[in-house]
Amino acid sequence: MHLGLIGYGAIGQMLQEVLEREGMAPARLTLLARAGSVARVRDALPQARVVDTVAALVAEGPDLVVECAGHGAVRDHVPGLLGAGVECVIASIGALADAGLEAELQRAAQAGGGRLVLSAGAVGGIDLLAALAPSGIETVRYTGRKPPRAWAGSPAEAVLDLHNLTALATFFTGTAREAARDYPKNANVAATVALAGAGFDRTEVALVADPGVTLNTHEVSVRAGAGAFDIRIEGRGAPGNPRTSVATVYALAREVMNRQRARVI
Ligand SMILES: NC(=O)C1=CN([C@@H]2O[C@H](COP(=O)(O)OP(=O)(O)OC[C@H]3O[C@@H](n4cnc5c(N)ncnc54)[C@H](O)[C@@H]3O)[C@@H](O)[C@H]2O)C=CC1
Ligand SMILES: O=C([O-])CC(=O)C(=O)O
Repeated sequence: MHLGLIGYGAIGQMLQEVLEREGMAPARLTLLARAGSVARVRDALPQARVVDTVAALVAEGPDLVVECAGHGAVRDHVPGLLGAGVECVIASIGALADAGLEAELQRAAQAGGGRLVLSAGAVGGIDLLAALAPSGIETVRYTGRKPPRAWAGSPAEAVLDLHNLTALATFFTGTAREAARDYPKNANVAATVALAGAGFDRTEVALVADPGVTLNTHEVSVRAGAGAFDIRIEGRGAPGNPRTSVATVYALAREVMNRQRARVI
């Protein structure tokens, strides 16, 4: 397999390690880095080809591209890849809260034949929620709860003293669209839950900073025509980025490994 990778931060680095450990490292790896990061990534990954434009990545001819870089990378690179017929697995699902970008991705995929795969990322139950959606969704509620330091750099800082928080604080309630737009590094899961089920504007979201937890916790509560479920996931934060659950790395690794297997689950 020839894998293209956009982003070589906490997720990208661990993804590479997991694939190697599992004996499923791609035969070829091409990394799309920001112009200022090319030298750093070349040093860290001498076996990979490193490029800094989407055109150069397309020219390398990857079988699959995995994005783990952020909303801006989805906006800047993924339409071009889909338009060139390249299958893309993305982690930064919240980028689709921008209805214009969601439509652009759809158009590019249809025109070019590339398929856009939304990774389940840090959350679980996406398979069942997406399966139940055609039976009619009554309600979907998502609560994202993280230790205070995982909300650093987000708008939570404006309303909470994250360093001195002594009790849990629900600092955001609203729609998945608002959550994904305002918390681009923390609420991609809210977007994934929304797109699997009731949509961005009917998925209710609460975001919580909780000094009593050490793990990133995701709770999803679904009421649908064919059934209902409540699920709670506790994910360890990545060493290089506490707001990112390590489970996200494994969800992306699963996508890559499934494309190299005769039987997938
Ligand atoms: N779906 C999910 O459950 C989750 C999704 N995410 C998404 O994954 C993203 C990455 O997460 P981490 O690896 O923890 O972040 P990180 O900040 O550790 O790494 C991001 C890397 O991407 C690079 N990058 C940023 N913009 C780029 C661009 N336009 N082109 C190429 N490279 C670019 C940065 O230089 C950095 O090396 C998050 O910003 C978030 O959008 C993160 C956690 C969970
Ligand atoms: O990794 C997590 O726990 C979830 C996350 O950051 C996101 O949804 O963007």
